[in-house]
Amino acid sequence: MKVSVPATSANLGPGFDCLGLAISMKNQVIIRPSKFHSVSLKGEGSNNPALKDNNMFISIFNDFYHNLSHKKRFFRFEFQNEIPLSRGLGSSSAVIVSAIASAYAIEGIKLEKDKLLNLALAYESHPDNITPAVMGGFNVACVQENEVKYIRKEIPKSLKAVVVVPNRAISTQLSRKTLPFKYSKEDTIFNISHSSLLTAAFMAEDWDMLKLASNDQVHQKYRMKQMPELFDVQKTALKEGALMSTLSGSGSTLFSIAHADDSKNLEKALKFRFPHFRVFTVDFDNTGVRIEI
Ligand SMILES: Nc1ncnc2c1ncn2[C@@H]1O[C@H](COP(=O)(O)OP(=O)(O)OP(=O)(O)O)[C@@H](O)[C@H]1O
Ligand SMILES: N[C@@H](CCO)C(=O)O
Repeated sequence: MKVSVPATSANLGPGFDCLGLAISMKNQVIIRPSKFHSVSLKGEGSNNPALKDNNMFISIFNDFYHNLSHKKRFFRFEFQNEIPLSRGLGSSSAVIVSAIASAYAIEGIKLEKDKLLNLALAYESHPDNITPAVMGGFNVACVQENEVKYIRKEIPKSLKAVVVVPNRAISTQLSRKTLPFKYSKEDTIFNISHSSLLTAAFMAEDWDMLKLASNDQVHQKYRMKQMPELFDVQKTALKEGALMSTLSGSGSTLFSIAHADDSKNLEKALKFRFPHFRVFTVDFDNTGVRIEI
């Protein structure tokens, strides 16, 4: 059985904890029955031995598997990870979603995507990464009485994501602690209006509106201070043809959207200016979690 989940970029500037989209980089796990428990890990995180012993996937999978099944079985887990850890590309959401989906799939129990999303919410209280991880595409989401309410939109092939991944990790938990406890009325109004405009721009496919609408006053400037070079990355991306450029989730990745025709030039300019960071262009993902029995 094989499960894959795409990377996600959350917030998209002003949409703190509510806007997110999926991009075509994925974590994949193959699970087979085995005589004993074993784990193999390729790609991102494979140089981290702790991930083999104390793997968040295995612990969530076991929670669900033991509830769903009364048989004692062992499995071999083969992970192939493309999503860098703690870089703001939804690595934790991908793990949560794939672990829950896998436990149901291995037991042959059908799990609707909406139910999967709400089960994932118990492990990540903000819905902006888990919703696109499950559904694919662009999503606006909020939580009402422990349930995710969302609206989704496909992202056209004519757009690409250009991603700059720094060599330093930022943990979401720690990064959230750098944010102010209170915001002024002006900053609050600024973010509500820009986030609403950004959502409308995605829905109407008004790509020229993204640059203005993706401005934010509540989190990026505080977080990017931890890695001031990110301000230069953002400025360069916008100068070199990005339609928008925002801190991805809690960072450290800078995420840009460009017209497909402009994306290679943008990638080239960013690679030239920031040779010590990983820079690449990827498609958007409109599918979300995939399960193959
Ligand atoms: N492939 C993986 N296998 C096991 N655990 C993982 C894996 N990827 C991420 N994790 C767990 O998730 C943590 C990273 O979560 P964190 O929320 O800080 O970053 P992120 O999800 O990559 O970023 P963001 O939420 O801003 O998009 C890691 O420290 C690790 O505990
Ligand atoms: N909305 C979340 C995304 C990262 O998980 C944050 O900005 O902290």
